[in-house]
Amino acid sequence: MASSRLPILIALAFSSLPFVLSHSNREMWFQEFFPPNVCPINAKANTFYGIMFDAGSTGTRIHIYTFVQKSPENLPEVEGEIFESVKPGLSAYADQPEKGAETVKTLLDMAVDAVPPHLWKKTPVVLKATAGLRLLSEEKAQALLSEVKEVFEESPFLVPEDSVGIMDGSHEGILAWITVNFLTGQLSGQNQQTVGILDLGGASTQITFLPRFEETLKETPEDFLTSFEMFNSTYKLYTHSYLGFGLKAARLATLGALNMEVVDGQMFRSSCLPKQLEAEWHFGGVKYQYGGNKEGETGFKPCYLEVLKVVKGKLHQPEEIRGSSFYAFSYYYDRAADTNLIDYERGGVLEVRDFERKAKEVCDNMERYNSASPFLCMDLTYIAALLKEGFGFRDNTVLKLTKKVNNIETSWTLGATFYLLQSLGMTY
Ligand SMILES: O=c1[nH]cnc2c1ncn2[C@@H]1O[C@H](COP(=O)(O)OP(=O)(O)O)[C@@H](O)[C@H]1O
Ligand SMILES: [Ca+2]
Repeated sequence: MASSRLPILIALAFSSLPFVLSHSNREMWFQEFFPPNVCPINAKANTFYGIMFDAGSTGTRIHIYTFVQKSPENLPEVEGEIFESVKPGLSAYADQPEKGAETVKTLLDMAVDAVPPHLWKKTPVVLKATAGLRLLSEEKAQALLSEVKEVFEESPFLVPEDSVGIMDGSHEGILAWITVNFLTGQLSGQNQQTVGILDLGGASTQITFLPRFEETLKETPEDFLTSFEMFNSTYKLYTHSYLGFGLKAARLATLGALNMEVVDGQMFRSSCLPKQLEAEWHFGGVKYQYGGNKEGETGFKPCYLEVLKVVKGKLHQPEEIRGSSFYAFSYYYDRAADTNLIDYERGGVLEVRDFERKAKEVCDNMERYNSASPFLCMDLTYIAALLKEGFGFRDNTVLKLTKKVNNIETSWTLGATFYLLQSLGMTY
């Protein structure tokens, strides 16, 4: 279990609901007069919990947050987080919704153990699905969600209205931006230097930042901008979620298999895969057969050209980001860690060109990497192309790769939990 104490007093408002957050390290004046075990601050009466499920395209995760309300005037602190995940994601159970909901039940049982029984009724539980369910038919997605809702209703927790649903792509980016900038202390004080974020999921990818130049606001399509208020200031965020541009969806797009009616026995080939490879892959409940270019070319150059077709001219390129640095997580982190570009536990700082250098190394020596995933060359090449040709980053744009800040996962789920608690009137 991860634990950290993060004083919060943040104010933000979006989606028409006002919401406030901020940081402060002030101790309560009376702490000095009481021994720790009788200090009113330590009374457990002011502890409460929030349960947020992230139903991602490749896995389902539970985040159980512990908050402490030190005084009625202050907003709660994040005291800790319990995190667990299962694979595959809900969308893999498109034809067996009950079985999908069972995976949620297994995770929810952890919360039954983690939350003290007298607080069960006051602890909200919510599940937000992302791109995996967005790609399913409405009927299949709804069947899964209604089975999950039943699991929630049979649990001892507080089940708010709209507790189970598909999250809007723009919220995914905004909520992750809130999490990262809150955890790094950028949402308080005078010299706020907020950081932009890049999230690369299985089926979609998000980019979110606070534009500094008037020019950026003018050049950006209106649906890429969302306003919210914080500390009496209004922030206008640039955010967009590209459906079908997550790492796994991009594999299918590169193979020419995305959104195809797959015929049994059909083989999808790519120069990004080991020459002799022939295998099967299940994604979103569909079976794909794929393999290397047995007779044709293999390696970085032809692979980059294949991947380029997937990204070139498909994404909006805000000029301003070329010179900024970004926090990057999810598959950016995983593939960088898999190839020793960063330390798996501590993360690290990279430049965009490092992904391209590593892609060349892996693609031009596939036999040396054959114990790793057969998609390693394709994945790294896609990441390099997405950053350079998709978003338009420079070779020397700096990326901070991180999994956790102050022991809390850098996921949209913390931002979403703040939002939930505020809407339930559990925070100020
Ligand atoms: O809370 C988290 N902690 C660590 N990694 C996470 C968390 N949530 C998502 N990920 C990462 O997200 C990636 C998978 O994306 P996901 O399954 O969420 O697809 P989607 O966002 O397209 O629906 C993986 O790299 C996985 O490690
Ligand atoms: Ca995700």
